[in-house]
Amino acid sequence: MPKIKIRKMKSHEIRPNTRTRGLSTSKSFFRLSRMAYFCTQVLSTSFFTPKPQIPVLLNPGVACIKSFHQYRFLHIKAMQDDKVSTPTPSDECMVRVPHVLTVAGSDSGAGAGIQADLKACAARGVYCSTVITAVTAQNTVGVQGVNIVPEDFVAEQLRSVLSDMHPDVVKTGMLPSIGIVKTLCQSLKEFPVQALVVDPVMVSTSGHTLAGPSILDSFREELLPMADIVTPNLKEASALLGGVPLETIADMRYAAKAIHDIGPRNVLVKGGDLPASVDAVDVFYDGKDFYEFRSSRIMTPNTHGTGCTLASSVAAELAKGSQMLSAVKVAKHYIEAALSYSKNIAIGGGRQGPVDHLLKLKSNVQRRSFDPCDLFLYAVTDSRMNKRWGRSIVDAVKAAIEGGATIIQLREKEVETSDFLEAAKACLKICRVHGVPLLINDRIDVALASDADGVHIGQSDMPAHVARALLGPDKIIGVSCKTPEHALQAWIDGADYIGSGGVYPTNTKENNKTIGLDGLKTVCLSSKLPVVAIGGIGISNVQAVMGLGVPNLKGVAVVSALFDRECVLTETRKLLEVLKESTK
Ligand SMILES: Cc1ncc(COP(=O)(O)OP(=O)(O)O)c(N)n1
Ligand SMILES: Cc1ncsc1CCOP(=O)(O)O
Ligand SMILES: [Mg+2]
Repeated sequence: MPKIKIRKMKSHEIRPNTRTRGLSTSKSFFRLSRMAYFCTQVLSTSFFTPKPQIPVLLNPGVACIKSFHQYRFLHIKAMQDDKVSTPTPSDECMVRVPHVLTVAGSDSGAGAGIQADLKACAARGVYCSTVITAVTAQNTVGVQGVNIVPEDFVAEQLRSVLSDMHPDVVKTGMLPSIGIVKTLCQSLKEFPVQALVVDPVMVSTSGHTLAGPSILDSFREELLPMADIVTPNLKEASALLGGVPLETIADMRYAAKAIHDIGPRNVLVKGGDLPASVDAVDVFYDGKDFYEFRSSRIMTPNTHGTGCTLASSVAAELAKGSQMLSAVKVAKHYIEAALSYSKNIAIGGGRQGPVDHLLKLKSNVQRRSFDPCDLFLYAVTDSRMNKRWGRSIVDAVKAAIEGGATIIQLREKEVETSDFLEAAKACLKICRVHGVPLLINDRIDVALASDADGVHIGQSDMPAHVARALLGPDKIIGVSCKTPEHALQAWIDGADYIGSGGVYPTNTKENNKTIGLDGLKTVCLSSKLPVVAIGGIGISNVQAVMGLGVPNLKGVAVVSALFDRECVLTETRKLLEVLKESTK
């Protein structure tokens, strides 16, 4: 079988129609690049900054790489060689995958513990290695037995993984003895990692003690001060604080702050067991601000493993390079989706079944997650304008990307659904090749059918929380906001960014109230989400907009200044230059 070798290529090295070494036509290039893209979808690899390299196992003879963060293009070299050579660290076909090490107990029922961590990391597209601290015999009825792994053998497992495989993030679960806690802390000092996620497992959901009160002191004195985040449920938070009752959201805030004082950099107190609450509310505290994560309670008996799964997904997002708050947010979306998919599965005869980590959870996790910098030069198409200038949507999108647009939105108000879908699919191919996200305006159905990267919705479109439920945790959702109240709601609803405007009067959108620079500034200052400005923006005023200098304002969204012009490529390039100048 021929071996296909792919190397990272810098954007200046290639244009879409360029012939590539080893391939005779640009058609072959695209065929192979699509194949390579498919391979990269199969592999769970990171879009983030390449780190030290480890081997990736592939179908025989096929090696792929994906790193759209720094290198936007794939360059494929077909090699007429049917021997499969063992990849070495210097081999250019290697790619570093984000890696979580879980230090936890095995759950024979596989809903929680090591097994949950493995599945959650796999579902989130991250490699997971394991250090087993205890072997439990458990099922949906309860815990029938616990066998603690000797401390020195936990130490040996830790050394094996940490000294060789260099995980990005360590996540802890069941730590059943003081000696194991101490061993872990010692190992982390010897082999530091980027982040430590501590799920202070103490009692199983069936009520069995997994780490006794004697462990609490070593948690407080040694482990928590090293943690980047600790994720107790109400019982665990109460135990960490000497048994204080926690019954309200105000109590959870108090607990989050008090646990933060022990030393972890962030605290997520999970309120799933809060007696008085209809919604599931978790409280996050980063030492400065409190955030409440609220979601409607999913009525299912299949909740065994939610704690482990949430902590592992936070770890997975951190390993991919996310900031803490967005890691928690994405992990919450994931666990909600997993719980909702778990609703009706029947496994075991006990009262509590396992969370369904993977089954039916159809999400495109390999794609790079949303980066607010994507909003820098946001090109929004308009079919009337493109028609007027005699070009197709696809040609318009190609030109905008070539000119430097960092994200594309198809805003096609007058196109038939079937034509819209075809255009979306065609644009998506181009966007994927260039690592540029593609969003669909208004039409969640078209976004779903085309597998676009997300949607942009307005105040009179489908509510963002409904869009989030339909699209799942990985798609990008943008919401139009004219006021701080809109912006707050968008954040609560699970949006990723907001579009704010019209900043200046525009002919593109009828009856659209103009908010001016002052209105934009007010929204930006209040928003917890990144903001893109829209409405009447072009070369003449982009400096005034970006000159507001508010940190949340990440870029400008533009329709007519790019598409109501003869040459989209030239206009995009010109606007990009001015935009860059204005943010220097
Ligand atoms: C980036 C961005 N911001 C705002 C809008 C406007 O969306 P909406 O308010 O839904 O109005 P329509 O675009 O649907 O007319 C947008 N499209 N993009
Ligand atoms: C879609 C939209 N939402 C608020 S203003 C606007 C139109 C922006 O178009 P233009 O960039 O041509 O002013
Ligand atoms: Mg709309």
